[in-house]
Amino acid sequence: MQKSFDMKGFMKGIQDLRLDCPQAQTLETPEHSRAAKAVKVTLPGHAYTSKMSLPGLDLSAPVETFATPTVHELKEQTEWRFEVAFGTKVEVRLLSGTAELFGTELPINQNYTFTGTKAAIYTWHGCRIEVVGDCQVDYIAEETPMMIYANLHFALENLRDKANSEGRDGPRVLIVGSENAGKTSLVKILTAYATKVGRQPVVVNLDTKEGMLSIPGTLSATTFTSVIDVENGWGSSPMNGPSQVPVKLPLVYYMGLANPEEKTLIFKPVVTRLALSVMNRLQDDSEAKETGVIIDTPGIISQGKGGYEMIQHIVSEFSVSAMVVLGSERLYNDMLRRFSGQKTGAGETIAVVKVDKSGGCVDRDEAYLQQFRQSQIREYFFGDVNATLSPHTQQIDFNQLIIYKLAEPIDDLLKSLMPGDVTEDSISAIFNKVRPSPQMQNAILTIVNAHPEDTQENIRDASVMGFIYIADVDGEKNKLKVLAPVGGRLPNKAIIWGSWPEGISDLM
Ligand SMILES: Nc1ncnc2c1ncn2[C@@H]1O[C@H](COP(=O)(O)OP(=O)(O)OP(=O)(O)O)[C@@H](O)[C@H]1O
Repeated sequence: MQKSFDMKGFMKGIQDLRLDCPQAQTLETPEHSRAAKAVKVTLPGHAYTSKMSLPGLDLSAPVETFATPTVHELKEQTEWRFEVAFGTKVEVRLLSGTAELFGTELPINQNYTFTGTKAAIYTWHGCRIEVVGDCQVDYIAEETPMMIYANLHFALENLRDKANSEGRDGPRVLIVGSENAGKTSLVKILTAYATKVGRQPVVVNLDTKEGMLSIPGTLSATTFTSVIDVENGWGSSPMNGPSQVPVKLPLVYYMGLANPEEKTLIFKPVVTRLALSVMNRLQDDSEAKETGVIIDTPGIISQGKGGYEMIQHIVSEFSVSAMVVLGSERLYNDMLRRFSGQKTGAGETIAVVKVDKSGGCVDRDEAYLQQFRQSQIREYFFGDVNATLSPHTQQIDFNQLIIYKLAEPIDDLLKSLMPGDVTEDSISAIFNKVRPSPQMQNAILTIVNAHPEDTQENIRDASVMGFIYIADVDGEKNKLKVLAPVGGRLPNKAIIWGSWPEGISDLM
């Protein structure tokens, strides 16, 4: 699919919009006011079964009828926003024109099936899309910040060219903003636009609420050389299969917490470890070095003091050279005060820019987010509609596994009693070695690339090999029933039990 992408057409398409964006700091004003008329047309097709009364007989019998696809006609620079519940499927097909989902181009006449999705299909030049199935919400939006995002992409391209000509690394871009501000969506758009013009960005996910090519609870990085999966987004594991999207191999570290502020003793060193690997990768891979890095962050760190320290840490570890603030004026000013004009290790001046939040961003409630996490975990073990995996269950003796449980954060009372020069990090343990117990039932455990008796620091800093699910704990026989993505003996490695993602009771 990527091979058939028409790069010239894409460049021309975007240039036709007369973008001129010499520097990241001088982004163009969007042409938001463009009016667009949405026309809804319905067509017959697609069989489904429903109940109908038969006249005269007063019987109800299932009769085959036809679902009516809806055709939306989108004017140029508008988007169709839609939400599909978990357990419901909606099929979408591009009939004519050009369209993209978070920057990834949709080919004409290909069916995409969405479930548990909140997203938008945007068109630069106008298009017709056919939709089959019931969305929870759907509408056509005339005002979008896509022009600003495209300008941001071109500003980054300028920085990449400049860095290239000066023999430096491409820009390391940090995206910050409050929760649901659209950070991940913007990272996807910038990644998709970069790969469309032949770049290979290294994408870093520091948001443990949502996994990138991994399950939630992890931090990961991968080089994107091809398109992002339209239906699954980042995806929860690097799967081989009959997919149009080539497999991507991420580097994954485990944090086991939803909120990095809960335990800086984990988050900061793991960020440092990941940053080191990413910066080494840039030195080994000239294409990635030219393109640079795009970093997604958790919304919680954009909310104030403790979080700003995390931002500071990320900026210094990844040698961030451009910061994009999504939406919030206050955060933008705070970031300007802290970072604007500061120099990176390589002597570049850090640029701080603010871009508009999309009106399409949806506040996701806890119930939705929990279903989303569970679907990522399910996909990790069982695959998706395109690739079904066959995970294996096995019985294991308690003493075959060495398990480290993430130590609980110190409570506020104890914190308040600590003398000034003693920090939480300096007195608390990272892990406690534990024996399997009934509380472990339904938990997701993480196998890391470290010897089971290695130091706590080495275990924390080790990359992730994979995850297992504890389906049952038999305290009488001292046995665990374990689900693993592949068969065979579990490796003799350290295993971590974190508090995130939470256990799932009905995985099997
Ligand atoms: N233009 C849009 N139209 C429809 N839905 C959108 C649009 N942009 C973003 N969304 C959806 O809104 C939700 C929030 O967006 P996103 O995940 O990008 O925000 P975030 O800032 O990364 O959130 P968090 O801080 O929780 O990680 C997501 O479900 C996303 O798919």
